[in-house]
Amino acid sequence: MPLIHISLRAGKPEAYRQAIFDGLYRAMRETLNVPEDDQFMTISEHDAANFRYSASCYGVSRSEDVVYIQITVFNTRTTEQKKALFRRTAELLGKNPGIRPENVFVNVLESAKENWSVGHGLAQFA
Ligand SMILES: O=C(O)/C=C/C=C(\O)C(=O)O
Repeated sequence: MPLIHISLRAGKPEAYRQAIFDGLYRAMRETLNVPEDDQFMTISEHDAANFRYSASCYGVSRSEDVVYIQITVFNTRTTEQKKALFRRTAELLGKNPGIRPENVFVNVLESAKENWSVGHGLAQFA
C-alpha cells in the first residue's frame, strides 16, 4: 500500500505533475510488485521561501527542479528491489515529464503491515 508524498517548487503544469504520478506508479508496479491500481499519492507545491535544496551535496548537481519523493511501503522489500525502484523512477521521470536524474531525490520509509488501515477503521494487513 505505498503512500507517496511528493514535494516540488510551485508552478509546473498539471500534465507535468500527472506524469510524475504515472511514472511512480509504473516504477512501483515494475519493481515492488504493488497491486494493480494501488495509487495513493499527493503532491505539495512550494514557493521559493518554503523550499530548500543543496545544489551540490553528495556530489549531485541539483537545480530548483529537484523533486522530493517519499514512499512509505510495507517492510518486505529487498535492497535490490529498492535499488531497482530508484533506477526505474529516475528513468521514467526522465522520459516524462523530463526531470534530470540529478533532480530525482527519493526516500523509502518502511512500515510494518499492522501499521496500515486503508478504510473502514480496520487493520487489513495485520
Ligand atoms: O498486496 C496488497 O494487497 C498490498 C500491497 C502493498 C504494498 O505492496 C506495500 O505497501 O508495500
